[in-house]
Amino acid sequence: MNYSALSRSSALHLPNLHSTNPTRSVSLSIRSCIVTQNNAIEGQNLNYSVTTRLGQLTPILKDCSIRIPSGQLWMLLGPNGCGKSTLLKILAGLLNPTSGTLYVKKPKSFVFQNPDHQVVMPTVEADVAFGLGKFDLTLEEVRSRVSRALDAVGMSDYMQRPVQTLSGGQKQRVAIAGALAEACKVLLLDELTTFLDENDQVGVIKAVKNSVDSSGEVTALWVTHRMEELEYADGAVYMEDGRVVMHGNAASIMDFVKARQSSYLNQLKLK
Ligand SMILES: Nc1ncnc2c1ncn2[C@@H]1O[C@H](COP(=O)(O)OP(=O)(O)OP(=O)(O)O)[C@@H](O)[C@H]1O
Repeated sequence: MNYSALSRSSALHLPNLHSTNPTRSVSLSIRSCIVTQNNAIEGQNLNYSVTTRLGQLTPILKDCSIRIPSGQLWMLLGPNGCGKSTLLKILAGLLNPTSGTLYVKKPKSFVFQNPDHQVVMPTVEADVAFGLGKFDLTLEEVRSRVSRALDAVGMSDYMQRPVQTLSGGQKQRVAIAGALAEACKVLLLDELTTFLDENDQVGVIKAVKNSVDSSGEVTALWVTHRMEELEYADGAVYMEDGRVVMHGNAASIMDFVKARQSSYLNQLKLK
């Protein structure tokens, strides 16, 4: 099952102007942005701040701009605490930016890090079909959507398996299949491989890549710490200290991060 359950029309998304986040004290200044049609995600100058218990306004995201072309798999990388998850939650509509402009194609789905939070129904088939209840579909249509979605993530042979017998990565793939069955256009994936062993990691990333490539309509943004996952990406965004530092093809981001790491190591040697 996918938990995103975000709204489903494919229109311009404007964040809710009436924030429910009690930590925010800054008035919102959100305007619609001019959307380039071939981008599934387009955010400009996104800022997000929180107010600490001592009443101090703390910026978490600083003027982040991001553009993800439709039908591609992009990765969002950066050191711990740089703001990746916060940016992803803003794109998902789970948090409202303090200011900036944002468009994300819909339907969009957010898949969480912990595989045990992803699946709730007794069998794989029931779990993938779970979200389809809100559509007016015949049984045949439900079966066909479930079967295509499980095929895309390489889980067709597991249709009748009890979910508690699946590995963490298999549960993640079932969650992604749930999103695909609902005709999700944007997958927002938050460090899915953190709790997985190497085999499971590769299974999940390949499933996402295949879902993106085989449909031509699905776009995925994958938050990760793992540089080796960049080889599957069409492009990547690198963040540091709440800012988007670099935005481009996977190879150039890889070179940039390696250069950053070696300069950091050299600094340590000099100390
Ligand atoms: N509600 C909040 N109140 C205070 N600080 C917050 C809040 N939300 C996020 N932060 C801080 O903002 C920074 C960015 O957090 P975020 O989880 O987005 O980073 P991240 O890059 O995803 O980190 P990681 O890779 O470790 O998961 C961190 O320093 C975090 O402690």
